[in-house]
Amino acid sequence: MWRSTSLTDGWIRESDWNRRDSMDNRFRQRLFVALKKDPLAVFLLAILAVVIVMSIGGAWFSGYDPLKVDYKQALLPPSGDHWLGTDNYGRDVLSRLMHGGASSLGASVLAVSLIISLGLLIGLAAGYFGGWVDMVLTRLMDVLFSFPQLVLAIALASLLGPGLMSLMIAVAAVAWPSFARIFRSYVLSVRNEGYVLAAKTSGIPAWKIIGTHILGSIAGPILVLVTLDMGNIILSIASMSFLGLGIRPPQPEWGAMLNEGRAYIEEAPWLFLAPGLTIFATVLATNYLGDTLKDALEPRTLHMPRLFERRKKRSGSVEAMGQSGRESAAGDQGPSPLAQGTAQAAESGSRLPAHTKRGASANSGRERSALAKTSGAVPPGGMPFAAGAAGSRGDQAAENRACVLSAEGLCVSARAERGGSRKPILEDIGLQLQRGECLGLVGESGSGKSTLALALMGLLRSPLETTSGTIRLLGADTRLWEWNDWRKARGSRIAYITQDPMDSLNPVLTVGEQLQECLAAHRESGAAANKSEIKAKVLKLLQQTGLAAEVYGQYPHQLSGGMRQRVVIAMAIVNEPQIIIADEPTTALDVSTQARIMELLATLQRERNMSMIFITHDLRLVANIADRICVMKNGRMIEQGDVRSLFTEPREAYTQQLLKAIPSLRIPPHIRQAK
Ligand SMILES: Nc1ncnc2c1ncn2[C@@H]1O[C@H](COP(=O)(O)OP(=O)(O)OP(=O)(O)O)[C@@H](O)[C@H]1O
Repeated sequence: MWRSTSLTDGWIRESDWNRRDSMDNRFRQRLFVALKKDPLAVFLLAILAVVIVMSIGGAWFSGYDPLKVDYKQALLPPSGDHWLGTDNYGRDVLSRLMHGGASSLGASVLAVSLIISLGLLIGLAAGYFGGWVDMVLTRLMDVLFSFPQLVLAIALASLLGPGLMSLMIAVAAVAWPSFARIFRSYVLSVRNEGYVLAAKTSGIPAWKIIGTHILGSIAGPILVLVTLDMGNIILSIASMSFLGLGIRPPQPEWGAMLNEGRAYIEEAPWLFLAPGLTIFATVLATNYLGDTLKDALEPRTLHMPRLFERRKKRSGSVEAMGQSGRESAAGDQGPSPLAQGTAQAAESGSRLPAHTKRGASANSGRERSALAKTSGAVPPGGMPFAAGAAGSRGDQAAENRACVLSAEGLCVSARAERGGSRKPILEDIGLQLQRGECLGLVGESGSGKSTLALALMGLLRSPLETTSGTIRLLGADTRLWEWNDWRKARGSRIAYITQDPMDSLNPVLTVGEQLQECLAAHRESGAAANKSEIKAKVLKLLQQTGLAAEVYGQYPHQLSGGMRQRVVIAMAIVNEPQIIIADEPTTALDVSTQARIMELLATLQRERNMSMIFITHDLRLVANIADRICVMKNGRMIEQGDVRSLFTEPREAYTQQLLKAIPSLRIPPHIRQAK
C-alpha cells in the first residue's frame, strides 16, 4: 500500500508511514513518561498554561479596564476587589498583567517566528549549498556577531521608533545569526547522509531535499532550540520595554509595567513584583519544559532513570537468589558481579543457575560511540576472571575453564509499544565457545545473528531486552551485571568487530589517536602514561595487522575499506581480549581484500589463542576459518556441529538448503561454448 505526500510529490510506502507514526507515538510516550516522572515539569506546565490562557483571555477574565484611570483608587494594596492591587493611576494590576501578557507573549512568539524563519533560511542555504553561498552568509553572521547584541538591538529599536513592532524587528535582527549558525551545523551533519545523497542522485530538486529530508531530520532539535530560547526572547523583549523602547504608554506590557513599578518599589512593591514574578515563572517554565522536550526527543538522556530502575532490580535479584539458595551468600557481599561470577564458576562446576525471567538488559546499541567502547573502557583492575580462577577441581572444572563464553536458554524480545505484544527475536539460544576456538554463526538475514552478538556483548538497546537465560563470560554470570561491569569487560575481555568499519571509527580522529584511546582506556589506574611506549605499541599493532606506519597519522576517510577494517581489527585486539566477535567483518569488501582480512583474523586468532565468533551469511567463508558452526533461523539455533559433519552430514533441511545455495564456481556452459 502506498500513500501520496504533498511534500515529496511522491509516494511513501504504507510501512514507512506506520514507522513514522510509531516514532511519533514513541516520542509522545517518552514525553508523557518524562512528565509523569517529573512533578515540577507538570507544575510549570500548568503555570505556563494559566499564564497563556489568562493572557489570551484577558479581555473576558478581567473585570477592569486596564487603561481606565481612577486616582481615587491609586496604589491600593492587593485585596478582594483588586487581587494584585492598583497602580499609581488607580488601574487594576491583574487586568494590566493579563492584557500585558498578550503583548509580551505575542511579541515574543512573533519575534521567535521571525528569528527561526530567518535563521532557517540562511542556515539551510549556507549548510546545504556550501561554497561561496556559505562563505558570504557565514561572514555576514560574523559581522553581526562582532556587535554586542543588546546594544545593537537598542540602537535598531531607537532608529525604528518606539512600538512593539520595531522591538520585535530589532530583537529578531540581532538574534537570528546565532540560530542560523546552529541550523547550519545541523544541516552540515546530515547533508552527506546516505538518504540525502540518494535523493540527490535521484534528481530530486534541492528545495525538495531541503524541505523533506534535511528539514525533517533537524525538526526535532529545532523544536527543542525554540522552546529553550523562548525564555530568552521573552526576557529580551521585557528588558527593552523596561528601557522604554517597547509599547507606548498607557498600553500594558510586562517589561513596561516593571519600569512603571520601579519608582514605587518601597511603597507599592506589588507593582514591581507582579510583572517580575510573572516573567520569572514564564521564563523558568519555558526553559524547564524545553529540557523536558529535549529528554523526550533524545532518549539517551533518559538513561538516568533507567539506570536507577536497573539498580533496584539488581538488588532485588541478588536477594531473591540468596533466598532461593541457588547462589552462594558470598555473591551478595562480593565487591563486583565479575568477581561473584568467577567465584560461582570456580565453585559451582556445572551448577548453572536455573533460567530466570530477570534478564539483564543493557542500554546501548549499534551507535558509533557504544561500538567504540567495545574496544575501550575502564581498566579491569584485577578482575578475577575465570583464567586460573577455577583452580584444580578435577576434569569438570577444567572443562568449564575451557569454555570462555556461553549462552543458556537465552531469549531476547523487542519490548512492545503500549498495548502491543512483545516480539520474540531470539528464543532459547544455547551456545558454548571454547578457548582458542572459532565458532561460525550462520543464518539468513534477519535470523538474529547480530542481535545475539549484541546480547553477548551486553549491548542490547531498547526496545530489545533479554527476557530469560544466562550468559557466562569467562565463567562470570552476567545476569547481575550493570553497565559498568560490561564496560570493564568490553575491549579487555571481549571485543567486537563490526560489518562497517565506519561504525566504529571516529571520522575526526586519526587512527593513531583512536588506537591510543582504546589502549589508554584499559590502562591500570595510576599507571603512568609513557607516550613513546604507547606509540610504539600502536605502531607494532599496525604492523601486525598489515598496515604501514604512516596510517598512524591518517584519518579514516584517507583509508581504503580493507585498511579501515584492519584498523578496526587492531582496535579490537589492542587490549588483548580473549574473545572476539566478528559480525560479518568482510561483507563490505571485495573478494581479494576479503581473503586477506580472513587470513589476518585467522592468523591473529591462532597466534594469540583467542576465541572467536565469526558471523556471516557465507558458508564458504566460515568453512575456511571456523572449527564449529551454529546455524540460526528465525531467532533459533537449529543446528550445531563441527565444520566437517555440518558440511557432509547436515541434519536440518534448512542447513541442506544453505549448502545447496553456495554458488558454484563452474563456468556456465554457454560461456564455455562461446570460447
Ligand atoms: N531495535 C529493534 N527493534 C525491533 N526489532 C529488531 C530490532 N533490531 C533487530 N530487530 C529484529 O530482530 C530480528 C533479527 O535481526 P538481526 O539484525 O539480529 O538479524 P541478522 O541475522 O543479524 O540479519 P543481517 O544478517 O541482515 O544483519 C529482525 O527480525 C529484526 O527486525
